[in-house]
Amino acid sequence: MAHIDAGKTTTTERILFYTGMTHKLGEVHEGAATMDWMEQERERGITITAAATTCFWRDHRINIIDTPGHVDFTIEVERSLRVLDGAVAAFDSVQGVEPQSETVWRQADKYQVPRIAFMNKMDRIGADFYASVQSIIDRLGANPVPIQIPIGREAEFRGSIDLVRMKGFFYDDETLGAKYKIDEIPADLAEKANEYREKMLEAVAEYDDQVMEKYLNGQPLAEDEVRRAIRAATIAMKVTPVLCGSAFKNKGVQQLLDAVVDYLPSPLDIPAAVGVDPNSGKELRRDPSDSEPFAALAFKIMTDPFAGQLTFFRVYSGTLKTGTAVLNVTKGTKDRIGRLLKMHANKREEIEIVYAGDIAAAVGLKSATTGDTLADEKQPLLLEVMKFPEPVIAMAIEPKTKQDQEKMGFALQKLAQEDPSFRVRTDEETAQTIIAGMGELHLEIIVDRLLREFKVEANVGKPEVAFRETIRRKAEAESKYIKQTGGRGQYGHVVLTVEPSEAGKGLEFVNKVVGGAIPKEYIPAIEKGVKERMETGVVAGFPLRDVKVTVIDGSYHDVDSNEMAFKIAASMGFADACKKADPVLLEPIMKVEVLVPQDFMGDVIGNLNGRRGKVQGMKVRAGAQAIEATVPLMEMFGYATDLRSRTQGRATYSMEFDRYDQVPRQIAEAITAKHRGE
Ligand SMILES: Nc1nc2c(ncn2[C@@H]2O[C@H](COP(=O)(O)OP(=O)(O)OP(=O)(O)O)[C@@H](O)[C@H]2O)c(=O)[nH]1
Repeated sequence: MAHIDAGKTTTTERILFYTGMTHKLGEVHEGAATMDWMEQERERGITITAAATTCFWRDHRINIIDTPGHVDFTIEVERSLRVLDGAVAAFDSVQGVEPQSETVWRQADKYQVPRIAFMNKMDRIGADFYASVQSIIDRLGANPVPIQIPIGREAEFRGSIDLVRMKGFFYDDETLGAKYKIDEIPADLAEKANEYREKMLEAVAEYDDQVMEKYLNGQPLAEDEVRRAIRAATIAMKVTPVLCGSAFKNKGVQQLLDAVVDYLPSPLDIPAAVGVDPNSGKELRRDPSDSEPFAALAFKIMTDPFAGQLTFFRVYSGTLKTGTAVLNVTKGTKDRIGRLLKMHANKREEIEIVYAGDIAAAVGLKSATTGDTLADEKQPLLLEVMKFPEPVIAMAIEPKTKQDQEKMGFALQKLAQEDPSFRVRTDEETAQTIIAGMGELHLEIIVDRLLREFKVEANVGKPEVAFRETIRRKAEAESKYIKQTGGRGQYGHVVLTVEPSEAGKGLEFVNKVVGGAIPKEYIPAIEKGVKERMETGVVAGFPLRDVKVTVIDGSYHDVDSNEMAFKIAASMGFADACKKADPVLLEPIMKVEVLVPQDFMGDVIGNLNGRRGKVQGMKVRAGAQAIEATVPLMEMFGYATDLRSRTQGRATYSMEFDRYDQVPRQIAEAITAKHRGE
């Protein structure tokens, strides 16, 4: 995991090469990386989907997921961290910690994933191992502990000193780094190596009693003892061991693999998986053992041209054989496992059975979507659900021809099934199909895949910000839907209040009706009416979010009441109440970081201010100014071109979603008018 371009894919390519899984080095910038298999990835030299693969090192199986760095594909990082037991955080050692490294670091914290840091690109001009380690302390608040220090830097970078063995590793350029020499520590680095070994021991000794005792008594420590202490400290997430290298120049990757085996947890080292019994709601635990009942999490759905739909899953406990049935606990459906596949870099292997700790793909699980729990039908358990980010950008899409029209609906559904951060809906007023996602690049790739994989030609509108609506005070409304025109009529009567709820809550629905004023069986229909009405808002047709709805009273009619009548009454009452509750328009605000040479700083800040941006701070990084600001997403369209022309192409920027905030009145009025077609 890492910021864009830190070298995740290059490092993964080297890993596959040194572990014998591939026989040729594929370079990202030549569009030849094995892990970047999609056409779009190869053309752009970026990772878009997280590819899962398996390799072996020192008799250990390592499942690798190479994640994208671009924020538009953050869902891939999220789902990978949800199912992996350890992470390698890669950094560009010229830049140190970059904005997206912070984001993925926080994601790893959230899922409690132990990690090691790999200071990559030590060969680049300006590479600074020690400053980059310091940036982990300053910007991530973590506890990095170098277990290697570099030998040379930039063009002189030759390898590293292993502080556990106290030996130098010198990589051979002729064999693409496949061979390396282990030798004495160069004299000029002896003092530094001693200093850093001492720091390392001091940081990890306390995590192993024996090591602690020996360390305090000044007794010599065996290599294995030191490794044991580093492993314990890493798995407890108290320290992050730091290594260095240059994936591109073929240095340091084998030692990184050693560190993965030595210090990152095996499935047996992680705590039992926690879930709930879907029937009783009681908490259940499953140890990572083959003898426990089967429990797994589906984390990725992929449409494969050969096998059809693949469901990637991580097994937490038990085993699963082909031909047996499995319960999709989330959906409440049963599926038979047709085939099981183990994914390798460029081939797939049919397997008969999967064990606790495995990651594999199943063919033929029709109903599964990302985040579903798969379990033994007799002893089901529901694992914690994953949270998916809400899209911030939307655009209209229409098929070019009648033929395309039929295929488009199907294709968009397929793509949405693969990618939970991508949504499709139909605009009620214009009957247009609207696609929504995490950013311009995200939607651009979707449209491109539509054309290439599904052969659907489509015209797309201009990308627009996905606005939202919310309310700012409490209000009450009473609503009756009554029709009595002979025969069976309609009768629904609801009194409800709406009030703001915590951001991110979506809808909080409470039923406080007493004395059977509304029979219980109609309450779900009321909730449904509210939910559906939320999607079209009350200001300008955008989805309403973060409201608490309390049903307080109502009445019913013995003959005429039905679910439909209550649903309609609730929908109208909810809209009325919201209109009285000071409804406002919300817009996504982005956190933006611009890296710019000093000379252009004034102009860049002025331009950000003109875009309703607020500068939050400035830092010096890698010899340039890093300007941190928050800017409304709607003001960021066209920023890349603008920035390039203002700075002669010498500035770069990255941005990610920060929060939703109220749109200033005047702008809100303009947006509302436009969306009402005025
Ligand atoms: N000089 C130098 N360049 C490197 C090194 N590692 C990777 N690169 C280059 O940096 C660029 C980005 O590398 P990738 O491996 O695609 O980076 P990534 O982190 O996978 O990128 P995304 O998936 O797009 O986030 C490529 O042009 C690589 O050749 C390195 O150690 N030294």
